[in-house]
Amino acid sequence: MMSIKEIVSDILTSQADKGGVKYVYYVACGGSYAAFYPAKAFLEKESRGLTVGLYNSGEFINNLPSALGENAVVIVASHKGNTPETIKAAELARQNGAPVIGLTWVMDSPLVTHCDYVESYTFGDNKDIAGEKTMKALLSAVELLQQTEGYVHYDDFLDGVSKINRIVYRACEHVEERAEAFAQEYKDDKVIYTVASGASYGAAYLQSICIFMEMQWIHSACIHSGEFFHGPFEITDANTPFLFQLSEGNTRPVDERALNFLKKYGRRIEIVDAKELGLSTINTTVIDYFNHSLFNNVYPVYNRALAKARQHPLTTRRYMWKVDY
Ligand SMILES: O=P(O)(O)OC[C@H]1O[C@](O)(CO)[C@@H](O)[C@@H]1O
Repeated sequence: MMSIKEIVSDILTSQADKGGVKYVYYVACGGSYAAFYPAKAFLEKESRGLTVGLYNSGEFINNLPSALGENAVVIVASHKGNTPETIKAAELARQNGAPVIGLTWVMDSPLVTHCDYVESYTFGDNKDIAGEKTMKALLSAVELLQQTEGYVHYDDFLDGVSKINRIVYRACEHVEERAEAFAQEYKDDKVIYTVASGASYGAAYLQSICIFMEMQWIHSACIHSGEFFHGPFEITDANTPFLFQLSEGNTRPVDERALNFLKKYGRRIEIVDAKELGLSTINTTVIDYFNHSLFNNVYPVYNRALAKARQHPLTTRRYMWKVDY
């Protein structure tokens, strides 16, 4: 299997005499969509010449970007490789002349037949965090930048990749006790909001839609901490629970402003703080992009405890994969 670095190099070579790569589109659903958030945030912030888009697959196939063509690269992700709208997205991207990279766990799925390049990733207990879906997607963004216009913090980024596994597993151990307390405190709540900002917003979004709503049937919404004062803060009271994701990096002040308000007027706030969980050993030049992997792998410690306390296994579904939709 080619590395992401080799895939990007191959694509840039093949598209060179067609005008090169100018657009990067990340397309997926649910947890896979959320996993693309750091890659999108990275290119938005770091690139001068590449235009990036992040799309839900259903939206993408019904409203294709006008620039979709041979100057675009499309990266799709589907864990099982059988989400119909993501398969269709890969098919349409290819028909429009864009090289397609597919990230998937199931290497012989329907999705892979519509991809030019297929990349698997690590998954499950004891996985290497540096090889997980989010990191592979992020690497595609980093390599696209490095191999087109150059990325001044490339070495810092690779250094971060080499550190993230150890940071995550230490953090998981660190939160074990408080995850149990969280589960006891919130097991009977009907709603839990998540709050976040920056490149790791997708981790809080995933926690809301794929865990609290999908896997625990708890009402939830993911609130951007910068948007908190523009509507959501009106529901703040002593009873409403918030899972607050406090990132390390450029958008931390945005989180802190919302958190300061919540501490004053709210009471039931579970703070997951990347700084306290040891992310700061990664260079400040690139730290923003590693928050997602930290949060997204620490939350399962909370989620397992919550599922146990509620006697609602994380695998329970009412509709998903059971009825037509
Ligand atoms: O296309 P994928 O990644 O297999 O996703 C399938 C499902 O898995 C989830 O990401 C999590 O269960 C859902 O949101 C989604 O519908």
